[in-house]
Amino acid sequence: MAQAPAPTFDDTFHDAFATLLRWRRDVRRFRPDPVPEALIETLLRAAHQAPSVGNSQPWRFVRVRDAGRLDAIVADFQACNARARSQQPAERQLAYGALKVEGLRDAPVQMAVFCDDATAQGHGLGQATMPETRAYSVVLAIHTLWLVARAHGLGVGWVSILSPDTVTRALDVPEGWRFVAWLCIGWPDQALEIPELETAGWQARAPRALVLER
Ligand SMILES: Cc1cc2c(cc1C)N(C[C@H](O)[C@H](O)[C@H](O)COP(=O)(O)O)c1[nH]c(=O)[nH]c(=O)c1N2
Repeated sequence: MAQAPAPTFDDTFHDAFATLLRWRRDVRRFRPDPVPEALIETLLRAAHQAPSVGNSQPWRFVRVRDAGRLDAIVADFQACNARARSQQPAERQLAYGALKVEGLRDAPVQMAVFCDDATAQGHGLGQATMPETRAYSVVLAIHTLWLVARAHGLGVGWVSILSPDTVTRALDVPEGWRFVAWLCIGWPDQALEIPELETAGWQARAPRALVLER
C-alpha cells in the first residue's frame, strides 16, 4: 500500500514544539469545568500512537467515575502520603507537608493507567531480558497523552503516592493488569512555566541532562 508523502517539520513547528515541551506541567490544581468527551478521545488516540516494545501496545486506561471507587483511592492516597511524609528526614517533613501532590478531588477526569502484562501482542519481542519494557511502553503512552493534553490547554497530574494493590483491587481490573499511573486530567487553574516543586523549593530542574562520554 503506497504511503502518503512523509511530512517535514519547519522551524515554526520546531519552535512551537519546544514551547510545548517547556510549558508542559504536572498539574495538581484544576478548574471544575468539564472536559469534552471528544477531547478525551483525542488524548487516548494520541496515546495509542506511542512506541511500544514489540509493538505490544500494553497500555490499558480505566476511566474512574464511581464515587465509591474514587473515595477508596483518596483514602489510599492519604494513607500513603502520610507514610511517605513520615519517611522523609525530619528537616524535610514540614516542607513535604506543604506540597500539594495530587488533584484527586480537583480534576473532572480521573484515569488509572495499567500495563497488560498478560497481552500476547508483540509475541514477547524485546521483552525476554527486560520485561519492564512493557511498563516503559505504557509510560511513553502517558507522556504522549500529557503533551497532547497540554497542546489543547489541558492539564495532567500524575499521582504515584498510591499502593498498586489497593488501586488494582478497587478498580477490579482483569488479571495480569499492573498499575502504572493515576492521572488527574482537567483545565488547570493556572499555566505555569516552572515546575511547582521548583517554585516550592523542593527540587529544581538541573540545567541539562547528565551525559557521559565513553
Ligand atoms: C513517574 C512519575 C510519578 C510522579 C510524577 C511524575 C512522574 C514522571 N509527578 C510529577 C512530578 O513531580 C513532576 O513531573 C516534576 O516535579 C517536574 O515538574 P513538571 O512535570 O515539569 O511540571 C508527581 N507529582 C505529584 O504531585 N504527585 C505524584 O505522585 C507524582 N508522581
